[in-house]
Amino acid sequence: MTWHIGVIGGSGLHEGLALDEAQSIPVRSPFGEPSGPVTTGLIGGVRFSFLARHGAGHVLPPAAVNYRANIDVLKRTGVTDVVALSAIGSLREDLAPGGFVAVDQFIDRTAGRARSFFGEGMVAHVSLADPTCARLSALVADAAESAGAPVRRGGCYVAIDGPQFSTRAESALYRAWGGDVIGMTGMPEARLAREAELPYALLGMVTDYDCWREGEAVGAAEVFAVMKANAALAREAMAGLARVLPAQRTAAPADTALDGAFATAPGQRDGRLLAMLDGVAGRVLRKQE
Ligand SMILES: CSC[C@H]1O[C@H](OP(=O)(O)O)[C@H](O)[C@@H]1O
Ligand SMILES: Nc1ncnc2[nH]cnc12
Repeated sequence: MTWHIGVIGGSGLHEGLALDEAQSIPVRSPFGEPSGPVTTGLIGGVRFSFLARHGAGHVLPPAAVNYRANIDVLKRTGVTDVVALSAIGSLREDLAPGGFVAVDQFIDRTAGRARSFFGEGMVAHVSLADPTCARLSALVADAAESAGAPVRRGGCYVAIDGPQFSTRAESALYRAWGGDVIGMTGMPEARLAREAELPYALLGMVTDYDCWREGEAVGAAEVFAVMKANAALAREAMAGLARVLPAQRTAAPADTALDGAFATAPGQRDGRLLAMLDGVAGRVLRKQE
């Protein structure tokens, strides 16, 4: 199997990647409007498809991003693995702005965002114990290191709704919970990638120390300035990823996340929802026909 890497670019990374033979493809989703068109092309012969998470010109706040449509269109584009690039705040002294973190755990504090492709008439439960793909995360970390970035392998990401940054009391609480970094978009993105059987890695770029340090408080201007300085490094990391990927893609645990996950009896399933799931759950649904 060949690799096809889907890259979701966050704050400061909306201009996309340097892709050979780039083509913009408007992919439609039954889950609504994605953040924008998918741009597909090649890096070093490997196929990459890019989607700007907040839309061109950063028009969508974190809570208004249609995470389901974004994951669904990447799946329909034929993506095999998803790399999320995000600005993150640091909850730890040793994770300094300018560094990268390959996140491996999440605490989800978001509410009111559509967090599953499944629902009434088609109930499914996937495992989220290990929400990121260890293989993909290691490759992404290798690539970021080869681009010259300091990289922390592993870290717990606290996802908040925003759009405001946290209070000092919240920031202290997240540290006490074991959070290492904080952001507004990693969830439900990671959950949905798992439901769509897409291995997911989140490469976070530390832009600030949030507000837990005395006398310091993060502001958007600071985040954007650090992201601007680091955007080239993130793009270089994706070029590096094309170089470190093994020639052939072997199976990853997330590829079969839906095996045994459906609870609703075949005769009780909602036909309309089933039709919408042809992209994300097509592999399993076709087997059951
Ligand atoms: C402008 S700071 C807050 C904003 O930046 C991050 O976005 P993304 O994860 O898409 O890079 C953070 O999660 C917030 O949405
Ligand atoms: N401190 C912070 N809190 C939430 N999201 C962020 N994105 C970048 N820095 C952040």
